[in-house]
Amino acid sequence: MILTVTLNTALDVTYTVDALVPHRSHRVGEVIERPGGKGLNVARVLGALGHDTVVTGFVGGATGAVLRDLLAPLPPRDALVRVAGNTRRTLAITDRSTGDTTQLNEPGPQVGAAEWAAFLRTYGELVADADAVALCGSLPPGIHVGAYAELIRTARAAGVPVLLDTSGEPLRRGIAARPDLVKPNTDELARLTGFREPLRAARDARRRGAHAVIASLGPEGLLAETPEGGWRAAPPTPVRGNPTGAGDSAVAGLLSALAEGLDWPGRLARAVALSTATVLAPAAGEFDAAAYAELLPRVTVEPYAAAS
Ligand SMILES: O=P(O)(O)OC[C@@]1(O)O[C@H](CO)[C@@H](O)[C@@H]1O
Repeated sequence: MILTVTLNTALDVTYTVDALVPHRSHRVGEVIERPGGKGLNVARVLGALGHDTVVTGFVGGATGAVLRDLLAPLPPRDALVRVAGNTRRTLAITDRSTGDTTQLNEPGPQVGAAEWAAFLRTYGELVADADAVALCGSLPPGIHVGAYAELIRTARAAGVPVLLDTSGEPLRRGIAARPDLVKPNTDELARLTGFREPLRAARDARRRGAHAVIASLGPEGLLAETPEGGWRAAPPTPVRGNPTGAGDSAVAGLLSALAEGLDWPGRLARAVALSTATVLAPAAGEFDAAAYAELLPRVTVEPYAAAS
């Protein structure tokens, strides 16, 4: 079983408008609502790939009830922990004229000490049965900034591989707890390390404690810096579309391929094909299955000299 953790779950709302113009009123063409937050997107893609997946994190209030209803018919199993506050919404606005997407993320509900303690109990039980754990997304208000570091230590003590996908101070603290894998984008890596050049930044992130670093290069694919070697993986051509959730699909690709025993080039090829096929789908947590099958054999994975 693969466990994904989304401490700040969200009801993801996607609007499509003809053209997004600040200070103007807009008629929304299409409205899509999905159970979201990064770990839920990862789990939905893992479920679509046929992997047994459990989601945990916090859910609450009227928005949380809608999220749970939308999640119920999908493959991931729901082990979300209840909070008194209302689950947040996130809004992705896709502009048809440019193809660009603008993202607005609410902060999320306040989480109290008793709710955090209840979550830690659930997490401890789930980790004991997990083959891998993914810790994903921002922290809701009230959760301490070292929360991911704490969850990484629990997974490591249980001997379960753990992937961290977050940003800012939770990433900095999390990396110091020595996760097996981190998947920052180039901006997050630059904020963490001070280096804009992705290879230099990825090597620095490894020195800070991450066992392996998979840097997302946006439409250009992924850069991997691991103890087994370094690779660049790229789609045959960059695609345009809604990139929301593309990174989550890359995480699902890496974890599913790890669980199936694929080597690094196989993991990276799957991650790039899935994230590219997600850009072609209208909402996060979904991918264009035909595009994925067509892209997978055409992803290029090139090694480069590993750091000494
Ligand atoms: O605020 P966070 O937790 O960093 O990101 C939340 C979020 O924008 O990320 C996903 C796309 O990766 C969306 O489904 C989701 O709502």
